[in-house]
Amino acid sequence: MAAPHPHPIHLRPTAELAPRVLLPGDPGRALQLATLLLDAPLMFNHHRGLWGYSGTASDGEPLTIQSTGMGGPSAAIVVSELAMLGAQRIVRVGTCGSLRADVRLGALVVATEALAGDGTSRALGAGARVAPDLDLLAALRAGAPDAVCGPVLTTDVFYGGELDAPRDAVAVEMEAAAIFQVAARTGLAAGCVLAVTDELAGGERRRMDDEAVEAAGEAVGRAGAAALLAMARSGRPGPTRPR
Ligand SMILES: O=P(O)(O)O[C@H]1O[C@H](CO)[C@@H](O)[C@H]1O
Ligand SMILES: O=c1cc[nH]c(=O)[nH]1
Repeated sequence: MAAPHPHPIHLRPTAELAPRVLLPGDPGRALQLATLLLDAPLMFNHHRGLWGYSGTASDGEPLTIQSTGMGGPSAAIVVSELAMLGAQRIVRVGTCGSLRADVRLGALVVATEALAGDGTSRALGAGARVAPDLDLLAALRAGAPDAVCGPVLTTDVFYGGELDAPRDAVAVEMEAAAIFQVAARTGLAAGCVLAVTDELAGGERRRMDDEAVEAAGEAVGRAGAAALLAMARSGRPGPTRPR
């Protein structure tokens, strides 16, 4: 029987990892945000097309931006390996579909919890709802006062299938529950802020054009970075979860 692998198998770091990490799903958004938010970005990972970048944020401290790919299985691998490599705080900066008629295209959504409609978080022991780190949640709320705050449904399916959304779900996406659950298991502090790129409440999908998706990606990336920078200023040591 082979011994446990001592190094991450899927992330192959080619630069230093910062203790704080932004996690877009889309590798293209990782590049976009690295260009916007980092001085002197270096490629952190390109293995498996999971582009990641490390550089210096506006507070002079390191920040890594690492894509998770789409869906819980890929996101869980990336977060597990970031934990092995020494990450401490992570914020998913993603896109989502709004489930509420009053939450329109371009709105930001801060996840107060992830509703575990996915297989990955459940396979890793999640119950119906998975909590983020409470200090990161507070920092995300403070940094994005216009954001809608509420539960976000994580699902495995983008096309087809019936969405079995609890009544309080604000939006749907595909990684938050797995990210929160892996973070809870590995001692990371995790948060999640999303931009609404699709309206689903009417039963039909209404999606932004690509230019608007890029602008939404910038907005959500800036909100996530602001929270991580605020946490660094606060000097808070570690993860805080509900008991
Ligand atoms: O834009 P990202 O962060 O990838 O997030 C959302 O977009 C993808 C589906 O289009 C899924 O990954 C979903 O969670
Ligand atoms: O409808 C959507 C939009 C973005 N991401 C999703 O998972 N679903």
